[in-house]
Amino acid sequence: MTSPSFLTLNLVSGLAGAGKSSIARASGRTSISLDGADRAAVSGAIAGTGTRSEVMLEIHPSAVPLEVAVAVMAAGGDLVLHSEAGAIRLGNFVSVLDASTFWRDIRSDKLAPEPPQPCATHGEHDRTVADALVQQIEWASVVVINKTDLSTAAECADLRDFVRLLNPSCQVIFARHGHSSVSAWLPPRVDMLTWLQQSPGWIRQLNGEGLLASGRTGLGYVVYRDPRPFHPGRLASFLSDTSTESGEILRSRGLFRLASRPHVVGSWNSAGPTIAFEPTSMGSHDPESPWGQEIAFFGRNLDGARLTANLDACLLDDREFIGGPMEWRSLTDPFPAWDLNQDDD
Ligand SMILES: Nc1nc2c(ncn2[C@@H]2O[C@H](COP(=O)(O)OP(=O)(O)OP(=O)(O)O)[C@@H](O)[C@H]2O)c(=O)[nH]1
Repeated sequence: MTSPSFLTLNLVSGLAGAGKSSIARASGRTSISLDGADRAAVSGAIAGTGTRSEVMLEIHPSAVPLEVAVAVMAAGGDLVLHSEAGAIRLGNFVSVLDASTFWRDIRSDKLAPEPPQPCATHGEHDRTVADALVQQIEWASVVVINKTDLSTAAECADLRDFVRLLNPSCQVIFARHGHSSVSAWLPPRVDMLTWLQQSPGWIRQLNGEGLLASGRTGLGYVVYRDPRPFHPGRLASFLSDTSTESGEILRSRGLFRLASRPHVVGSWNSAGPTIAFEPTSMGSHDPESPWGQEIAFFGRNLDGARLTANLDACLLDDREFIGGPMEWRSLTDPFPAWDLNQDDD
């Protein structure tokens, strides 16, 4: 009996010029660029891998690593037909960060580069550079902080601490021109997809894991919970206030409810200066669905008491709350309408 052979695909993400190719070269791995995130793009990219047992798939800066991984698994059947490897397996999810530009990029509201070809998983292109960066960190098993020669040791350590805040489970490696001074990547996990889905710091904070944050450079987190819904007008004023009295929020993620849309559980998602609200598919009365707010904030010099007080002021007060959902619906709501029938299209 012959032992099964595998083609291991490491998914590599990073903004343009972060050092993805340098890392492939330094580690002696073949690198293939993946222009889309759909099954056809994945099958096409892998068709030429020949007898190699491991390659690095460079995903587009605007693609979400986890979505690409799902496409890779879906394309797995086709790939077995095209490649000489016996089966496809996911390797590490590697995110490459440019230490010299990271803090500028995470604070940017610029759009990430347009994907070169439209495909289902990209949808309408509205991903910002900051959003791309946080997704790349949160869905990584290995984060390589590259171009350390262009930053001070303190800046590199600060970036490492921020990465650990957003993704406490990943392996963090420092590199120059893709060459790491420390260890090699840890071997990929067998249950990589399941494991990654529990990795992001915001999921772990909301699950109550209470992870310790580094206080050295002021990086930290605040978890906000309250069973009451937000008043839409007061929440909009809070979001438009650019003062940093309660610290600098660099990332926030969670679930929330607007009083004017009482039966929809909303997704709260901010990266750098940009925030996006979307409806979730969670049922209003599901035991898993929060009644009000469950949001994890990550940033620098966060003043938990002040941030909590500011958010409390956005909730319905006692008099408004007693009015009930019929009255709440008539509150002026400045946020864009949600398409609640997306899945029915
Ligand atoms: N100073 C410095 N330059 C680096 C380092 N790593 C890569 N570079 C340079 O940065 C540029 C981009 O590096 P690549 O490895 O091609 O980056 P990439 O992410 O593959 O770039 P794209 O494929 O264009 O997205 C090249 O000119 C590299 O020589 C590093 O650690 N330090």
